[in-house]
Amino acid sequence: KQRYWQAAGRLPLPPGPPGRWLLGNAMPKSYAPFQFAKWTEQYGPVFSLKQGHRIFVIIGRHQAAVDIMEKEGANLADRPRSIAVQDTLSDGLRMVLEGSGERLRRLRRVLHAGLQPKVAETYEPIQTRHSKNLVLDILNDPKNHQGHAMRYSASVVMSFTYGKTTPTSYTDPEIVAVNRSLARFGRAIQPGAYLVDTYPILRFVPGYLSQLKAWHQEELALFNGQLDGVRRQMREGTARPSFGRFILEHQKQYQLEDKELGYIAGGMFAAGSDTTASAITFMIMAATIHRDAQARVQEELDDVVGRTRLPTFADQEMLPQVTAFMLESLRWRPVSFGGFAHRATKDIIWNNYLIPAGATVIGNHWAIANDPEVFPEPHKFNPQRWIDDAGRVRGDLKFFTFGFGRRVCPGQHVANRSIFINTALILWAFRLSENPAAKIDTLAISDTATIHAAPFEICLTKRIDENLIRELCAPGE
Ligand code: HEM
Repeated sequence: KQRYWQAAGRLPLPPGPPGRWLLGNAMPKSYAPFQFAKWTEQYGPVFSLKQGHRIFVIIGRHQAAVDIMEKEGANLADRPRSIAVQDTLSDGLRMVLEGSGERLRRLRRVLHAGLQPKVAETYEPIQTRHSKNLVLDILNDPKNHQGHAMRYSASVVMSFTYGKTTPTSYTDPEIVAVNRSLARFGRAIQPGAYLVDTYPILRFVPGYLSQLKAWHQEELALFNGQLDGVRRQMREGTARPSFGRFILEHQKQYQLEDKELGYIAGGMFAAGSDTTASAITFMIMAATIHRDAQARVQEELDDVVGRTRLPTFADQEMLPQVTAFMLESLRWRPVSFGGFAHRATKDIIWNNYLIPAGATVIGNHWAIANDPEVFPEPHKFNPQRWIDDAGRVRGDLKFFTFGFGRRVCPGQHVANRSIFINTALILWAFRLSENPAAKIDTLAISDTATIHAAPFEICLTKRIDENLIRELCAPGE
């Protein structure tokens, strides 16, 4: 406290657009990350906004993100408090909104254990199987390629979370139910959706929160029901390796309460399905538009893999161009467009500005991805920026696709594997191109936390004999 007042007396907040007296700044009504990127150009790498007594600090440049989000990570592990979504709709159980403290550490520990590289590796056969399936789906019905990517992602999450073996469709009743609960979450989390987060006293108004409470009960039953399936299989000795099985087997070791288990596993779908599908679709879009960059990947695939067998995870070391293509896709259209809000738990001083304890701090992925100092000609899709002089993937360059510091995405090793194998398989099988009569607007995206491309068309030329594709991608191969 002392330090805050002392520092606050001396140091100003980062600069920012002028606000109205008392009310402060109006937040952009739509596509906030675009507007924030403009303010970064105008006010510098770190700017601030005020709303009532709340302070927002937005980071829009790579070095500032390293200095603040990474180096001060211990003081930014917290999330802004959410009465509507976290306390009520989720009964405090949603990990992504959990504040810093002992419980977060416990949850992060178990997620790390269940999703770290060595464990993520064990999910590779699941990803390969569903990726082959995706190739066949695209071959049979290229028009619906975005739907196929969603189905791939849903199937993979359901397999590694609950050990499910059959493909998952968006019309499956449990997926309909999960998506319903996700949509409620997505709406409720919109700033301003629930006045109670601005006026906490409203929580005592009878009935005010009853709808959210009812939805929580529904969600809880759904998530618990799904995990019960794994419990049953464990009793019967038929459970496959899965994240659900992992947390059940290690419940004691990681001191997990019964009521936490369902949400830990249930959160996987929310965090891992939409995001992965979006990343795959932007990779497909990037290839469709950038024929030369795509050709470079295919040359490498021809050299290293040839045209008579499918690429595999074991080839990745030898396929730097595939990796560079995927890294550039993730930078070019960052899936988590505006980044997730963190909260400062201590004063942070940066370049003689004060980021006070209590401020909401956001790393704007879109602006950071377009930092011209780190990514020259940032609007250009150029996978070669990720390749060093020896032709290897650069170890010194990083984009924060998966967020920052202590809240960095624990699913990144699983996600990266999904994007790698799909980039390799799809570009191995097909040459993608744009239909000149249906030009793609690559910035037509949804205004959501995880962005999605508006529907777009792809033209497909088979690089490999169709019969061979079908044979190699057949189930059971
Ligand atoms: C391309 C795919 C993905 C992207 C771009 C992505 C991105 C992110 C980002 C930006 C965050 C917030 C980081 C921050 O607060 O700074 C996050 C959190 C999280 N992600 Fe991912 N993610 C992806 C896939 C996955 C997958 C496959 C899983 C699960 C297997 C997963 C599980 C989580 C969880 C549980 C959190 C919450 C962590 C916390 O709040 O401490 N994500 N992810």
